[in-house]
Amino acid sequence: MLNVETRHAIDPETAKTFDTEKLRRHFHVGDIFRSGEITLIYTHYDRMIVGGAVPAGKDLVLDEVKPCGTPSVLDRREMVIVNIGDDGQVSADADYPMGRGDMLYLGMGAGKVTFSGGGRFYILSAPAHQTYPSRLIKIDDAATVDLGSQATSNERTIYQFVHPDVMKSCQIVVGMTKLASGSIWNTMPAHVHDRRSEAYLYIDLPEEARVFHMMGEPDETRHMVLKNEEGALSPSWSIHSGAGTGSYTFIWAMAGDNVDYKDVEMVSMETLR
Ligand SMILES: O=C[C@H](O)[C@@H](O)CC(=O)C(=O)O
Ligand SMILES: [Zn+2]
Repeated sequence: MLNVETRHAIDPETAKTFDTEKLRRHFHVGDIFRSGEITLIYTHYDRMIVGGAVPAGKDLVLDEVKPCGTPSVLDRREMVIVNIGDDGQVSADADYPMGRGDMLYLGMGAGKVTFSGGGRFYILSAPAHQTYPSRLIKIDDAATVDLGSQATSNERTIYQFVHPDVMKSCQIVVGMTKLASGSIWNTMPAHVHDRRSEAYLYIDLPEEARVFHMMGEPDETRHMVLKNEEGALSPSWSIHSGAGTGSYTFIWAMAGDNVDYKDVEMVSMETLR
């Protein structure tokens, strides 16, 4: 079964007026990992798709996605799949066995995508202009950046999987950030990047834990309270940062005008409101 929801792009003037319920309706990503189903959110933020597939022992096939307007989803798109569950397999242009934490890049034209096994697959996709080779990337293949410190509760390692230092993609850039034990803050100091939209998915949170995800223009911030396997859409004008009730991991993904991870505007603490 395939569920597809469309999210239109919201401008910052409108977002300012949102209460919690509206903020979540537009920016919250939840309930995408449904047993035996594929659930996609087609966003108008750089036309990024975020979603989940949980085959639960059966085969789940992703082929036509109506809002894309092509016979098959990868006809004019690239895709990144992250397994956040047990061992599973993804088949497209080849068969890819995937353990927990593995990422798979599928290039434009890789064909329909079949999910199987015990995996919980997080799906990301953006329009593509050429075919780059599909590739299974393990955490040991990722480029790493260590940031923050224990003293400021933001010690973390950024694992860049689909990133120019590791492999080529058209516009999608994806990685995973792991917080050191006792550290709770991600992406603080905060930043924005008008060239790219971003999506976050928080994982490795115990049942009772929550992340206060910060968003909004730097001088007009809002927050959403998220639990395990929930996430947030981050428009180009928004900060994307979070503080957890404990440490956690999150998967970040960007698409837009460039793939330059460092092309960000840092936000000074003075600017934050
Ligand atoms: O533009 C980059 C993305 O927001 C994230 O990679 C940031 C992040 O993982 C972090 O600072 O913890
Ligand atoms: Zn960012």
